[in-house]
Amino acid sequence: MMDMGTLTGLGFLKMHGAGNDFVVIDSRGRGAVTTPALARALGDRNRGVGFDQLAEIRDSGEADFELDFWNSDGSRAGACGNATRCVCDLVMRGLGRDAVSLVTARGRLHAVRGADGLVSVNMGAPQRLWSEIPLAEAVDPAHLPLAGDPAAVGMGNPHCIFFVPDAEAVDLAARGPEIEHHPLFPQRTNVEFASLVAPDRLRLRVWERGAGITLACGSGACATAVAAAERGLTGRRVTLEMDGGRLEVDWRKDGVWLSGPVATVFEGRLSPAMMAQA
Ligand SMILES: N[C@H](CCC[C@H](N)C(=O)O)C(=O)O
Repeated sequence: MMDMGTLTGLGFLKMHGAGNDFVVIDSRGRGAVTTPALARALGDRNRGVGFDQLAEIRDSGEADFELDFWNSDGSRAGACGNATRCVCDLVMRGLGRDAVSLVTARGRLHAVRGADGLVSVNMGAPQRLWSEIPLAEAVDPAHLPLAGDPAAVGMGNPHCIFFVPDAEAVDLAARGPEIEHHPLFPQRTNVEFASLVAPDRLRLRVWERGAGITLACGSGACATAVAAAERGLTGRRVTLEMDGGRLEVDWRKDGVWLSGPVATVFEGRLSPAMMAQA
């Protein structure tokens, strides 16, 4: 029989939204525990648990909870739409409610559970100023001076969106890191390749800053929908077909709403040896 006595460490949940996967640590009622070193160690898919982002829940004085995001390379992310939806599902179930508010680096956000079971979050207004995104210099974010005429949009984190005839044909593993580290992006960037399927539908593949290729990306879906609507390619309500499933974006007056599925996969405990890497 396994010696469970050695596994007395920190509890966590594994969740995903359309295959964008997360470790969730609930630090309400105690101090935050995540460090860059712990995020890197846990994010290792061979030696740790593995995730695209780690989300840590904290107590909040002004909303139902606060949420911090970490990438698997140990860096911080200012926004993560899918982890926000997953954690809101968790907190709504815990509180027996269908609506919650939270505070992220972006500010106060609101989320609701729809009749269809999907969880939607208002990700706020898109950031369109070069200095907010941020870009390294004062160029037009709608048409960056890069080959392929990409657009930059901030959703609390930076995104660089390319519209291409066929997203499937893009060598994402090569183009992603090249753009992520381009000097135009002082804080690096998430990278999107989108192709138009219909006026309300885009095929989208994403290279995430600090995490690499992911099966879906909520803030990337929002940023892509904003860029597509601004270029007149789509309306303001769009379905994004990602590798791991479909996300819906509705750019309303009060902000960019992101909807999609959420799933809880398992709960576990970190061993003391793993925690010692924090
Ligand atoms: N998967 C996340 C985005 C993570 C963004 C992160 N890679 C960054 O450094 O900004 C989402 O659903 O929005």
